[in-house]
Amino acid sequence: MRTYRPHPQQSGRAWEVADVKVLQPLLLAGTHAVVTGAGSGIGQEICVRLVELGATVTGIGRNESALQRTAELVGSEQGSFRWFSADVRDCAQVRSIISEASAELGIDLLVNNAGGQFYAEADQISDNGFRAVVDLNLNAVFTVISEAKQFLARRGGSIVNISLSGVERGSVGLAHSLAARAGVLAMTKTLALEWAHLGIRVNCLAPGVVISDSLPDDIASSLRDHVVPESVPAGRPTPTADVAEFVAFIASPAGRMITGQLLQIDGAAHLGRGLHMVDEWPPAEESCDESRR
Ligand SMILES: CCC/C=C/C(=O)SCCNC(=O)CCNC(=O)[C@H](O)C(C)(C)COP(=O)([O-])OP(=O)([O-])OC[C@H]1O[C@@H](n2cnc3c(N)ncnc32)[C@H](O)[C@@H]1OP(=O)([O-])[O-]
Ligand SMILES: NC(=O)C1=CN([C@@H]2O[C@H](COP(=O)(O)OP(=O)(O)OC[C@H]3O[C@@H](n4cnc5c(N)ncnc54)[C@H](OP(=O)(O)O)[C@@H]3O)[C@@H](O)[C@H]2O)C=CC1
Repeated sequence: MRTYRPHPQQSGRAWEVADVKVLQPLLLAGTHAVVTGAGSGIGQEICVRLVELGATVTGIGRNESALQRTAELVGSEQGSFRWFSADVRDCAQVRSIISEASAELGIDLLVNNAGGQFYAEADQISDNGFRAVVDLNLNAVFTVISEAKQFLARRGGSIVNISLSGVERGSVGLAHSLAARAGVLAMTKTLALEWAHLGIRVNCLAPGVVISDSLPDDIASSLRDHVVPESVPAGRPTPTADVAEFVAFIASPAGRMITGQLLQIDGAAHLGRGLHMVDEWPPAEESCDESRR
């Protein structure tokens, strides 16, 4: 197994503290963004950065205290943050929140970030387990987008769907999640075509491995110790700040011709062996032998 290490010049303090905040102050002043999964990890960082750039941000998630924490983290000098607690799989509730939050403001940026999955080989995933993950990562994204369309159309807004590196290829332990995200990618390209004349742009942003504070310790260790060195050619995880800055760039006037794209922020992980999330693969008792060929 090849192990990837970061280039020495990129693994020291200079890289760690590099400021990726390259966009102009108040770039997004006067805009309204809706972000799902706003209470932790990537979604929280996106909210903090959008507010810093002057946006009014509406965050949605299930955990009220997590959303309150995001509210405490955002600065108060530029834009503003308010939140609604909801399960994005509850179609009626999420539609009503989006309408209420956007009736006056419209929507300039919608970030479908709420998502996730458990890790299991396909034959360990029950019908209900498959449906639960597809409901969260695909069906809920459709509901949110379809409700938001009328508000995005007012000024020609942008949709960013947070996806997963390798969505076009496959990774062991992620059959349910990658099936859902491949669906989101197809929906992204289709809506980019259908809504281009309304000025609505639709893109997928696919991080590789992101080790945020919200991940359980065992998953964070497995990502840091195995998945990154074995599967990410750049040899390091994707910082949440990089994802947040790219979301803001796509939403900005400089992103006005970017639509229907899958942009992978992953240190070339999508060109590597796959972000395999099952430790032992193939299982010893099923390893390839000549009789199976
Ligand atoms: C490199 C990759 C990097 C990616 C990182 C990230 O995405 S970070 C983001 C990380 N953040 C997140 O992932 C957060 C969001 N994730 C979630 O909320 C959950 O993972 C969810 C999507 C399953 C939804 O949950 P829910 O409340 O709807 O689920 P529920 O409890 O009601 O169960 C439904 C079905 O799933 C079954 N099942 C569950 N676990 C396992 C398992 N390990 N094995 C097998 N099956 C499992 C369970 O048995 C049941 O089926 P059954 O028994 O009825 O046939
Ligand atoms: N971490 C990584 O390595 C990578 C992550 N991603 C994707 O990026 C996105 C953000 O992940 P990350 O920040 O790392 O992980 P988190 O677990 O911190 O973020 C997931 C967010 O989604 C919210 N969420 C989950 N289920 C629901 C639901 N049913 N209704 C409403 N909100 C929900 C959670 O909030 P709450 O529980 O309060 O509802 C949480 O804030 C996810 O789609 C993830 O799959 C993609 C590539 C890599």
